Amino acid sequence: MTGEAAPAQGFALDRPLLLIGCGKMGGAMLEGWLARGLSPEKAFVVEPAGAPALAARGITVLSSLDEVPAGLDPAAIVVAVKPQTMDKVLPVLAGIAGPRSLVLSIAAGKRLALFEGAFGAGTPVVRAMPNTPAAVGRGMTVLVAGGAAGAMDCDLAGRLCAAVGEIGWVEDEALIDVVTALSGGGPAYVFLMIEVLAKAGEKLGLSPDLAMRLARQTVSGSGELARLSSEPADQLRRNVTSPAGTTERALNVLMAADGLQPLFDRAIEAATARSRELAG
Ligand SMILES: NC(=O)C1=CN([C@@H]2O[C@H](COP(=O)(O)OP(=O)(O)OC[C@H]3O[C@@H](n4cnc5c(N)ncnc54)[C@H](O)[C@@H]3O)[C@@H](O)[C@H]2O)C=CC1
Ligand SMILES: O=C(O)[C@@H]1CCC=N1
Repeated sequence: MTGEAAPAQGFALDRPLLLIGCGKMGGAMLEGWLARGLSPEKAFVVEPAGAPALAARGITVLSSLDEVPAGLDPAAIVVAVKPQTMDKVLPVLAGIAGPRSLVLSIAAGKRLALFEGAFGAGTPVVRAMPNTPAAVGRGMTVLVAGGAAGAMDCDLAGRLCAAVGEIGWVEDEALIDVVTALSGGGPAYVFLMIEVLAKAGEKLGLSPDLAMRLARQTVSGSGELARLSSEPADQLRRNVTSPAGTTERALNVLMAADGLQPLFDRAIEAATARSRELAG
């Protein structure tokens, strides 16, 4: 993977940005672009559920693709609807893209070829897989470029994603299924870790509130330490683990032959397989 720590740059776009679907991921990315200087009058959002708070900030919010002004000629169309909605959206979208519009899809599973087929083979398409920590500017997004995406298209796609965290690029599109399983869904596994840690503490007598507070702060504090420390993860783990101490006993369970690694192997394989299925 390349370009892991691309600097987030501003958005002095001369043409509009069109976001299709302003849910959890699309909404988080939009906030990142606005925070980086995208001017609200350049932002067009299609969101059937409405977004009055965005409209109040001067963003054009449309409830359907049919309302997109003719001749908008967006610099980029960011497709952030569910994969299952894609078949309905793509035929209409194809008529909205301008000849120079970048198409950036964040949908799980959906292949570059699907977009190139819908928009035309010469259309610059980039696929990206972000994650929800984007909502606090700490996302991880991996991108892959289609054949017609040139340097300027990749630069714009990279900037759109770097506005909400770190980015990296892969050349092999098949790897995006694994990325989807690991970092796309990864926040859910970490939040589950908070839940199960708290539940284990509760079972041993801690109040639910205290157990949850300890679990949440432990996971977020450890994440921050992992981010800021130059030590590798296994050394950070060893730093906690006193010989013949308490942590060692827990790790004997978690690192047993039937412990966390085989469990995560199965979980990530299952999610990777689902991403391949979603290709449709
Ligand atoms: N939630 C996550 O952690 C991640 C999601 N993704 C991908 O991002 C995409 C969006 O996922 P979420 O934001 O979680 O879903 P979401 O359900 O929060 O957002 C999707 C939005 O699309 C809107 N929508 C539905 N039909 C539409 C149409 N015809 N035109 C325009 N908008 C329409 C919905 O009203 C909704 O607000 C999915 O393809 C998903 O695979 C990618 C990485 C992480
Ligand atoms: O669960 C999903 O399908 C999406 C893709 C990665 C995270 N959420």
